[in-house]
Amino acid sequence: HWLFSASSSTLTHSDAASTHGDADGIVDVNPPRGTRDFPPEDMRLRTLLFDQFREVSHLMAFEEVDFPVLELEALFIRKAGEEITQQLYNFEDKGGQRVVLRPEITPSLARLVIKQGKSVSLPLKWFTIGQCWRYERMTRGRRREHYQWNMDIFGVPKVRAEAELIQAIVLLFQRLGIASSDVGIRVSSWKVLQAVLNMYTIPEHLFTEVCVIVDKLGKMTMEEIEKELISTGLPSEAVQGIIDVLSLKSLVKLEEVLGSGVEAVADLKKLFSFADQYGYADWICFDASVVRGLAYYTGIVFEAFDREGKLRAICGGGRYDRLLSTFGSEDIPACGFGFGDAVIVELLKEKGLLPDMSRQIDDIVFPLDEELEGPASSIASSLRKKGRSVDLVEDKRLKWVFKHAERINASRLILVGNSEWERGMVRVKVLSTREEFEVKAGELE
Ligand SMILES: CC(=O)Nc1cnc2ccccc2c1
Repeated sequence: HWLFSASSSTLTHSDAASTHGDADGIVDVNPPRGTRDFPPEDMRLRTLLFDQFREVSHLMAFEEVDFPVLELEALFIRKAGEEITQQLYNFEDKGGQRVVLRPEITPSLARLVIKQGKSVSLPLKWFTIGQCWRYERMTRGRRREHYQWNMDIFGVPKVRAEAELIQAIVLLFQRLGIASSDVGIRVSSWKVLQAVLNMYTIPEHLFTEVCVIVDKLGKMTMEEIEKELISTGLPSEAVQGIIDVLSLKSLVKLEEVLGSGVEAVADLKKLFSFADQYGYADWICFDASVVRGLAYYTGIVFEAFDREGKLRAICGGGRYDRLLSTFGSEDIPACGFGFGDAVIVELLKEKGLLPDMSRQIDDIVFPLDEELEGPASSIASSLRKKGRSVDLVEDKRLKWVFKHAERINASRLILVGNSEWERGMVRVKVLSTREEFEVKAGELE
C-alpha cells in the first residue's frame, strides 16, 4: 500500500515559500520518503502505546535508557549478510566520520554497558523506546523508520531472563486487550540449529550464513530454502536434516532427533516449565523454524505472531551472550527483544481494539467581551496552577465554543461576562449534567 498520498493541503503562496519552495514556490509538505508525520490523532495513539510500553517496563523493574539515533557505522558492520546491515542508512559527516542512523537498538545498549563497565552492578534491566532507520530501495514502498520498544537484561545467564522478557510481552498484549487466542509466541533456540549442524559436522563459519538463509523461512518456501542451503555447499543429507528439524513443532520429537542431554532441549524444557509458573503457557509454543535473522543470537529466540497469519512478526528477540566480545569487551550474558510500533497497530485495527483516541480537557475559559480577555487569562492561569487543563478561547461566537467543547470533551465551560464580572463572579456550565451556576472567580477550582 502506498504510505502517503501527495499532500492535499494547499499552501498559500508566501515569500517564505518562494525561497524554500521549488519552481512553483510550494515547498513539498510531505516528509521524506518512507517517513511519517504524527499529527495529533496519530500522536495520541502513539503516546497511548508508548505509555503502555513504559508501564510494563516499570512493572518488570526495568530502567529507561536512551542513545543518539546517530551512531558510528562500525557498530553495525557484521560479517554475516543480515538484511538489517545491508540497508544501513549510512553517510559520511562533515568531519569525515562514517556514521549511520541506527537500524536497531541492541548494539547501542551493548556499547553503553561496555562504557559503564565496572560502575554498574549486574544484572542490568534496561529499556528504551527509540526510532530506528533503514535505507530501502523505494521499489518496495516500505517505511524507512519505525519506533521500537526494547527490553534487555544483562548479566543473567539462565533461562529465567528469557522467561521474564516473555512475561513483559504477554503483559503488554493483555493490557491492550489482546488474548492468547489472537497471538502466540513461537519459541526455539539457536542451539537447535547448532546441534543439527554439529550432527553433520558442518564448520562453524557456515553457521551464520545458514542462520541468515534459514531466517527467510516464512518469507520463502522450503524448496527455495533448500536450494539456498545447497548453494552454500552443505552436503545434501545436512540440508535434509536441517529442513526436517526446522519443521518440528514438538519438544518431544526434537529430543528424539537431537538426543537427550542436548543443551537446546534442556533450555527449552526449563522455559516451558517457567511458563506454567508465570501463567502464560497458553501463549507460547515450540517452533524450530524461529531463527530471527540476527546473527548474534546464541540461545533461546522467540517471536510473537498473529494466529491468523495475516501479519509480519509483532516483536521478537532472544539471547545474545557473545555480542560484547565482538566489540572487544569481555562477554556479559544478555538477552532482549525489540517491539516495533507498526505491526501492533495493524493487529489492534484487525481486532477492533484501537483504543479511544479522543481528547479530554477539563475547562474552557471564554470571555464574552473583548475587554474581559484579561480576567479570562487570570482565571485560566489560576485553574492551571491547580492542575486543571484549560483551553482559553477568544474571538469566537458562543455557538462555536459549544461545538468546540464537545470536540475536546471539556468537562466545564467557564464564561466570563460583564454582568457577573462586575460582582466578581463567573458563570460555570457543567457540560455533562448541563448544571449551571455562578461562583466567585477566586473560589473557582
Ligand atoms: C512495518 C515497519 O514499519 N517495519 C520497519 C520499518 N522501519 C524499520 C527501520 C529499521 C529497521 C526495521 C524497520 C522495520
